Amino acid sequence: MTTGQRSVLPPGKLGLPWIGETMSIARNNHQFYRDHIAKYGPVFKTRLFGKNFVIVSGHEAFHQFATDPKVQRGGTDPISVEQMFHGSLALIDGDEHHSRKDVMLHAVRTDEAMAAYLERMQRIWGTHVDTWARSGTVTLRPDLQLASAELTGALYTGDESKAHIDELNRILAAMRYSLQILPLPIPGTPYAKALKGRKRLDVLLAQAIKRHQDHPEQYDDILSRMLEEAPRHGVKAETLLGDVRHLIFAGQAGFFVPFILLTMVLGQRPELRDKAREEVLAVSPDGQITMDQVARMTYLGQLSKEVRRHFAMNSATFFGRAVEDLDIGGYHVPKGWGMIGAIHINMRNPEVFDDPEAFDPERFTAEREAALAPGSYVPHGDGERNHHRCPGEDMVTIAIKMYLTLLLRKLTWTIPPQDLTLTNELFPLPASGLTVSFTPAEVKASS
Ligand code: HEM
Repeated sequence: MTTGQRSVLPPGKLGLPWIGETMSIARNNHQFYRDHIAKYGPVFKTRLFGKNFVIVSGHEAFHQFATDPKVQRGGTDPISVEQMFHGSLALIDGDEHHSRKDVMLHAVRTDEAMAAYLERMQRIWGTHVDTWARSGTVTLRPDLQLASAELTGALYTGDESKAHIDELNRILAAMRYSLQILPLPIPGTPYAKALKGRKRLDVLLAQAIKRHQDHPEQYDDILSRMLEEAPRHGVKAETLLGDVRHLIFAGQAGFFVPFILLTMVLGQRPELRDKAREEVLAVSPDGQITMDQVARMTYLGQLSKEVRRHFAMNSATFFGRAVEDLDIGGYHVPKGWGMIGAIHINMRNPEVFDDPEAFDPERFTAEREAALAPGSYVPHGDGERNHHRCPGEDMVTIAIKMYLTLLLRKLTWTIPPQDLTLTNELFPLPASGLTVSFTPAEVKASS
């Protein structure tokens, strides 16, 4: 394109008035992005939920989408996202977003904060691993979902009673499901139940905030850190509820999904598991896992990165919109159109990742990772930390390393025959729920 010459709209079809291609994305969210990019190329147009959108992939265009001030959040998300993430900073932009994001990052990203949570993370996941050692054969999904709900009690609400954890677990599952169905709030439907659950979660969180405010000396967790940090950024405590709900929601699937997928892959690929175990036994053979040990587990870090690249977790970013006319990937986006970054498919680009369908942690050796262009590896989005990039990125890496350490110190495992087809869910997982046969690991005595 020469300077001053206006580029054209991207290829693609807008479909019927209002409905456009909404049914297609609702039927299979991940397939929608895959099929459209195969047909139209990395940047295409569509119409969803009554709005025109440009969908962006390809590392340069993705990076521009995430960093260009002409792309802002808010006003284009589907109703289900607006209702489940009501009051979350993911749906706003500008100074208020950045201040609230700074408050969040203080509680989930600093080393000091993370170090304070390690013992609780280890206690919860370690207890589950010990149970598996006794049971032998276990279906992991329900167990790991519960473990993530337990972590919510331990790191946010300060209530670890069984009744509270079970309630959190039910509400979070209903909310997750609501994002993959049509949002019909007819009484009795799964969507209506999810909305009711979200409102109940808000009551539980308001109570937790009050408890933390009344007795700050009793808590050292994510919520207490956010409440303490908020006034330094001019953020009012009452605006934290939507952000805390978002953290809790993301923090449940954000842990159990990569844990299940990695347990499956390491069960299928003993050579990767042996290499991981070697590192665990060299760096952290027993006792409390520390931040220093976590930093030294480089191979586990590679596994944690590849699981987020290889498997479809988030198909897309939250939805944005062009606040001015802009050009991206050689195409024009008119002011007011919606814009979406296509996350998963962007990381299956053969021009960036050799043999992208293969699970290969060697892609993330320090040298090879450093050679990746901005916008290439984007499981958590892209851009500045206090913009819309996921604040949980480092916490997920730490969590995966801890989970694998606890598992590999004690156990080895096989995956018996079962249906491992990945489900058509928001975050696809093996249809069987992943049944695993555990046996004690034979740890070679060091000479
Ligand atoms: C495998 C795990 C996870 C993945 C793949 C993931 C991915 C993402 C992605 C793609 C976004 C959207 C970025 C955008 O819209 O541009 C996001 C946003 C977000 N994530 Fe995560 N996430 C994970 C775990 C977590 C965890 C554990 C937490 C909480 C501790 C978390 C909290 C959030 C929040 C609060 C946002 C909204 C950020 C904003 O808009 O400023 N995520 N995440």
